[in-house]
Amino acid sequence: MKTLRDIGEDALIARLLGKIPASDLRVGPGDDCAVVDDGRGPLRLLKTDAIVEGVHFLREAAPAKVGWKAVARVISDFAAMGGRPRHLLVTVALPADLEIRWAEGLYRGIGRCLEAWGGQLAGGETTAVPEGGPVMVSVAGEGVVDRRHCVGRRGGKPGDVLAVTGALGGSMRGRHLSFEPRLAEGERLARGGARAMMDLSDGLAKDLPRLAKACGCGFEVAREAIPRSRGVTIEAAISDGEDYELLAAVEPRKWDRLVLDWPPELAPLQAIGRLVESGGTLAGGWEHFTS
Ligand SMILES: Nc1ncnc2c1ncn2[C@@H]1O[C@H](COP(=O)(O)OP(=O)(O)OP(=O)(O)O)[C@@H](O)[C@H]1O
Ligand SMILES: Cc1ncc(C[n+]2csc(CCOP(=O)(O)O)c2C)c(N)n1
Ligand SMILES: [Mg+2]
Repeated sequence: MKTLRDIGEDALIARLLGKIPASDLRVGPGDDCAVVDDGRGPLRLLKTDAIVEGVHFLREAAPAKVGWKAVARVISDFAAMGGRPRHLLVTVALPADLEIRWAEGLYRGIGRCLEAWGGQLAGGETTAVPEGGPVMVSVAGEGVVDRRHCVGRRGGKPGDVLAVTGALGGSMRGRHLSFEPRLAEGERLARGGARAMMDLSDGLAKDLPRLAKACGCGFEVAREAIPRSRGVTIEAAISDGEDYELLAAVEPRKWDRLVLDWPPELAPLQAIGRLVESGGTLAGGWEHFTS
């Protein structure tokens, strides 16, 4: 009998969505956030994201860092649309033998992340997993984005400059628990010429082909131009995942001005290649069920 391991995460999601009537949302499944248009005012963004012990973190990790990560992942997806967070709902599924202090630490981290990046806790849900089972933290959020500057994954065109913020690779040395969502960078990119954007969670090797495919394009990458974390190989920078940096396709005539005006206090912006008509492969990256 075929299992999830045989098809992987993307094919599973496509099969599941095939069972559901298509939405008439401005942006439905397939982007970093869904986009709801109420007809006036800012657009509303919706996102949900879960982390699971043993998959995204270990119990030995500082619980406050786990809480930070759970919320920062959702905020990173708002950043990837050019938006910002507003309301969050947190669901925790915990085993009965978990130390109370661990759960409290988790919420300390959630609080710190909300304080740092904005957004309010609107509620949540607490449930159990069987004793010995993994901790799971799921965060659902609502955000907003200016309707003229909402950037999905689909708008890039051949010739667009592909650019990433920050440095890639080596996230397991600790950054996957303490990263800063690129909110200011996302807004700047959205206002400065990005036509397609996403956050990098599964590694450039998995995520860049997703962005290019959504745009109906191929891609070219200058591997040596990819900004790397200290001591990390090009292969690791492409493949490790959990960078939570932004990948954007920028309209070529807006690129020079964007770079010239890029505030020095933001994470650096680096061109790594271009969208092209077709083609392009990058090996590696993370895929649930097969990684
Ligand atoms: N079980 C599901 N049911 C409906 N839609 C789903 C499901 N899982 C994922 N999706 C949708 O598929 C798209 C890809 O999901 P995924 O979780 O990989 O988001 P992402 O933004 O690419 O990754 P990340 O959340 O790590 O940044 C999203 O638009 C998401 O809403
Ligand atoms: C214990 C442990 N093992 C492995 C990893 C690495 N890791 C887990 S999920 C993921 C991709 C993003 O996930 P998603 O697709 O759910 O956004 C990566 C790179 C980790 N952080 N902790
Ligand atoms: Mg994303």
